[in-house]
Amino acid sequence: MKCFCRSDCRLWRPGPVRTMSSSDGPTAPFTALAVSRPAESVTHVQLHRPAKRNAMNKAFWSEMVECFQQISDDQACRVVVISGAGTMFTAGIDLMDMAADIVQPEGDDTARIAWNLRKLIRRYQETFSVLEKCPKPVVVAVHGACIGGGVDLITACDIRLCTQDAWFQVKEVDIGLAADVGTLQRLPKVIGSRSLVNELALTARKMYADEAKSSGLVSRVFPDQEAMMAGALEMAAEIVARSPVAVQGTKINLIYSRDHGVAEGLDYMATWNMSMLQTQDVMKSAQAAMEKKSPKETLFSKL
Ligand SMILES: CCC/C=C/C=C/C(=O)SCCNC(=O)CCNC(=O)[C@H](O)C(C)(C)COP(=O)(O)OP(=O)(O)OC[C@H]1O[C@@H](n2cnc3c(N)ncnc32)[C@H](O)[C@@H]1OP(=O)(O)O
Repeated sequence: MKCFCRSDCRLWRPGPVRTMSSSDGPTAPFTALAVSRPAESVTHVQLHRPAKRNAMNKAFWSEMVECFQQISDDQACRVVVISGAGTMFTAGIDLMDMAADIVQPEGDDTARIAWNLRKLIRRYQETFSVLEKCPKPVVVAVHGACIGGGVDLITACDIRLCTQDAWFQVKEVDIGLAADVGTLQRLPKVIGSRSLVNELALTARKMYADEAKSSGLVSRVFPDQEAMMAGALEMAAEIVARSPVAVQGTKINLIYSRDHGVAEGLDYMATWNMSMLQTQDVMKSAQAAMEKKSPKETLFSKL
């Protein structure tokens, strides 16, 4: 199977799910995810149930949280790439594995059932909120279908790429649900047109790659998966080359500004940088720029 980046890399290739040593990133024995380190400081998290079209089963919902909590604390990781194994990105929630939780929630009476259901939904929401809480940028690479929970997932990522054959579907209304794990909150902040968001969420119509690009859901469309993964890793290398203090501060402040007014955002930024401007990375980066060196030639301490 082809490698999507440098010849000396250790990129994941389709095969059995691997667990990694601590220097390679998250270590849990994941069953729904495959985690690898394809290049220095890059963690690749792959949705890995190809025979089930990467449908999001119970294991998936908790493994994502565990995986991204580990990545957040992993100084050897500066950027994450997410992709899907097999013929598509994901078929969304696993309708077989998850049905009991949603359709027959536990509890002795209405209040207790409702209470338990609320806790459950909050827990499922965390599965994608961890992507935003992770200070390392998350690039998601979508090929084929991205259905239901897949849209919840990608809207919590920082950069979205797709292949020409990709399509996106806010499918929840088709299965009698109002999407409840992020799409309705984040998609309107990703796509400029409120009307388009409403149309997609209310009709569950498929949106194909060209419209995803023109509407701003993705920033780049690649001819195929191989080109997309090479592009994702190139982009990851650009991010890795920059100061982690600058990169992580940028992600955190971009998300803060999305959720707050300009004045509050500026205030938060000033408070942020009153510490972070004191980093040695500013002097190192400025010196490299003066010497017309590429950021790739500058070494930054781990963060
Ligand atoms: C509180 C939590 C909130 C979260 C909410 C999230 C909601 C959602 O995600 S709504 C969307 C739910 N998903 C769907 O409705 C998609 C259903 N699947 C399909 O339409 C097709 O399978 C698909 C177009 C994705 C792929 O078609 P293809 O012909 O390529 O494959 P199939 O032969 O249909 O499927 C292959 C095997 O995968 C299993 N599978 C596919 N999707 C799911 C799924 N969502 N859940 C469980 N299993 C799925 C399918 O049963 C086949 O398995 P097997 O028969 O054992 O080979």
